[in-house]
Amino acid sequence: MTKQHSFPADQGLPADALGQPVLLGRSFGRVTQAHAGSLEHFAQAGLPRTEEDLIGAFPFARGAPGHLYATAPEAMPDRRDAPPALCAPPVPVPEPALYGEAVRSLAARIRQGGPLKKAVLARMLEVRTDRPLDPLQVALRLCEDPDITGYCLPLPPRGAGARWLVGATPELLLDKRGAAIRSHPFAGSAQRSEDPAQDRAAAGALEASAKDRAEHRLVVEYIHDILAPHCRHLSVPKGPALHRTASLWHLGTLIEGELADPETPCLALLAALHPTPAVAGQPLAPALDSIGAAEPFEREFYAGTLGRVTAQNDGTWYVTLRCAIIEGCLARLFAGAGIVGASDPVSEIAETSAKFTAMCRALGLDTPD
Ligand SMILES: C=C(O[C@@H]1C=C(C(=O)O)C=C[C@H]1O)C(=O)O
Repeated sequence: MTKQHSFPADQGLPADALGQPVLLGRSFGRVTQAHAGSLEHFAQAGLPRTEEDLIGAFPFARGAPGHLYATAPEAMPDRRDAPPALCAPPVPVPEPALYGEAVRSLAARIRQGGPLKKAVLARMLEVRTDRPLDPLQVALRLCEDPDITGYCLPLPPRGAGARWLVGATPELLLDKRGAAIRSHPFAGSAQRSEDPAQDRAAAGALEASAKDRAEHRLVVEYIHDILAPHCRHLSVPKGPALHRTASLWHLGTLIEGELADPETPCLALLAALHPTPAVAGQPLAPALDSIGAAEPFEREFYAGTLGRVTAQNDGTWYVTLRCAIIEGCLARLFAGAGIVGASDPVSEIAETSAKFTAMCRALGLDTPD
């Protein structure tokens, strides 16, 4: 399936990005300048000249254009509105049964042997409301979970109206401060429960799951192998640890290192890392082919990377997860799951439903599906 890029690489963002709100973690501001280009472009050509930090987002597709924004800081708005009502039941794309079929055939193909070890298959949920959604309000509701980084950024429009990337990511792709670097990949997930005993049992089962640990290990090895040639030291703990968000348990591994050259640009490391097998697969080329063949939509900024880069090309970048692209009365939610030979379609449908939970709650929906 060929995917169209959302706007040409040489096209600046429309003037209407200027003045728009940008939220990343605890910092809030308004766009004063907007720059468009791919991650590779900014990694090779360098950053736009600026004294300020730039906040940006790049799509899942390597080479597709994303953007960097300079912002003027402002106090975070403290207004909280109730979300608008739904005007129709959410529409899953594809239907969960079809997604399950794609999981079943991919897992069977991986079991047959061959180069592909893992591919992350995503699905989408279209939510329509009776009045326009306020993306910032959705992001502020997501930020109530202390274990995520919330975000809200303007996107280039596709039609008449403004578009927004809104979400709550738990996953650090790269933090660089001088020579010190960190990456904290997550892979392996379980839904949390309100019942404390069931919640502990879900965490314990995830921690003990050979399938999830193997899936996780592929991501850690990939990141290690990409970062190691740049590093004087790189430390990887022996096994993953449990991490929680309000709705999910994850396996995570904190990878820490010291760069041989502290001047290595953060965006160059990021361009080398993205996309990791946490969102694409292993090896990358056949994983991307499987994703392109199985997913009946364009990921755009979902499973891309977003974050902040300083004028010295240090920065903190996350994996663009648990997100929605909001346009007027429509929110398109994205969630994926890593598929390996041992994956079970019913569990992967449940895992992707669980990954919709945070955004569904922020949109005022009770249940993900
Ligand atoms: C692909 C997503 O999440 C990624 C996949 C995970 C998994 O397979 O367990 C866990 C965290 C993320 O790295 C998503 O949330 O959409």
